[in-house]
Parts: sequence; structure tokens; C-alpha cells
Amino acid sequence: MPSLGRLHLITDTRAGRDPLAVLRAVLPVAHTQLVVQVRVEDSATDRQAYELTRQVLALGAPYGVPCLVNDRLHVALATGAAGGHVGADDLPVAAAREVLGPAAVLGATAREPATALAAVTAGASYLGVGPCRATATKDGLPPPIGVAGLRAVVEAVEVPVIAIGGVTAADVPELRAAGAYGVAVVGALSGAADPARAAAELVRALT
Ligand SMILES: Cc1ncc(COP(=O)(O)OP(=O)(O)O)c(N)n1
Ligand SMILES: Cc1nc(C(=O)O)sc1CCOP(=O)(O)O
Ligand SMILES: [Mg+2]
Repeated sequence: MPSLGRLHLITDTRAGRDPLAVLRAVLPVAHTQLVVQVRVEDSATDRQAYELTRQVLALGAPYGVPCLVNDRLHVALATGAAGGHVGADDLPVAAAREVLGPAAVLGATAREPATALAAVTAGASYLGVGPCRATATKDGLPPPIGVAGLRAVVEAVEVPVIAIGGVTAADVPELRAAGAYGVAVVGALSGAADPARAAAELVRALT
């Protein structure tokens, strides 16, 4: 399996956002470290998820940027994406691994060491761990686990840990010091006045 990028851009498909414009801006400056995770609103149709994934794949291909699909693993398979990401409300990790096959990248959400270890045992190739900070991007999250919570997970597993939830470039040194391999962001890029510049700052902090 090729090495995982350290900057995971999660698509922002909320009203008023333009995930493909953000991706076009970010690709030239971040492609060496970039992974794109296609995440659509729960209300989106599979067809919408499929079309967005195809567009992301087309934009990322010249740069060799891998694309993962959140939740909807059939969309990952149908589009030839590199893999997927699952959490507590999605297919169990072992089932997701069965669906995607042994070569795919499979991320799983974990918030504490026990579930992290279980996810890795079941076949996760990386973990998304958070929320590290408070975030308005997603409703219904538990309280932030902070840097200490992230470190506890890092110490329990041997796969890359991707910190998520309210992460900005300013947080990266502390998260990396705690053992995070990389970060996953929505707002830090999608909400930036200049996404290319924000991506460059994130990559500089991560590498
Ligand atoms: C890298 C990364 N980490 C965590 C998540 C969250 O996944 P999940 O808990 O399944 O929640 P939804 O994103 O599906 O709402 C993620 N997507 N990516
Ligand atoms: C989709 C998602 N999952 C999270 C988790 O902790 O499981 S936090 C999150 C949203 C991340 O967006 P932002 O970078 O804008 O905070
Ligand atoms: Mg999910």
C-alpha cells in the first residue's frame, strides 16, 4: 500500500460551499501530501456522491492524489477510489474490509484506545481520531478529546493516526508532537479566504 498523505481534505458539500473549487486551489500546493475524502451530506443521493467522487478522481489523477469515500463504500468501489472511511454508524470495520478488499485504504473513526485497537484488529489501515477541538462543521459530536486524548490513541496503535475536528495549521505542531501522523480538515480549507495559502500553511506545518 502506498504511503498515506498527511493532509486529508474532506469535501464540504454544505450549501454555499464549492468543494471542487477548493480542491482545484489546493491540489497544486498540497498534492504531495494530499488525500481527498469525499463526504456528502446524509441527505445526498448516491448518484450525487458518485458524480462528486468521479469529479474528485478526475481532478486528482494528474497529481496522483488518492481519493477515499466516506460511508458509502459501494460508491468507492463503483468509481475505483482508493478506499473508504467508516465510523460507528457505518459498516463495521471488518465488513468494510471485506467489501473493499485487502489492498484498499480503509480508515476508521476512533475516539479512545479500546475502539482504536479493535478497529485496527478488524482491518483499519489508518484511524481518524477526534474531535480534537470544538467544531461547528458537524453536529452531535462528543466533547473534544484534546491533545491528551489523541496521544492516548496514538500510544495504543501502530497505524497512522489522523487528527480531526477543529484542526487548523496552528494546532499541527502540538498534534504532531503527540504522535499524529496527519490531519483531516473541512473548515480550515473550505472556509479559508485563500484555500491555496491555507493548504500551503498546513503542509508546511505537517512536513
Ligand atoms: C479522517 C476522518 N476521521 C473521522 C471521520 C468521521 O467519520 P464518522 O464518525 O463515520 O462520521 P461521518 O463523517 O460519517 O459523519 C471522518 N469522516 N474522517
Ligand atoms: C466530519 C467530522 N468528523 C469528526 C469526528 O470527530 O469524528 S469532526 C468532523 C468535522 C471536521 O471538520 P472541521 O475540520 O471543519 O472541524
Ligand atoms: Mg461515517
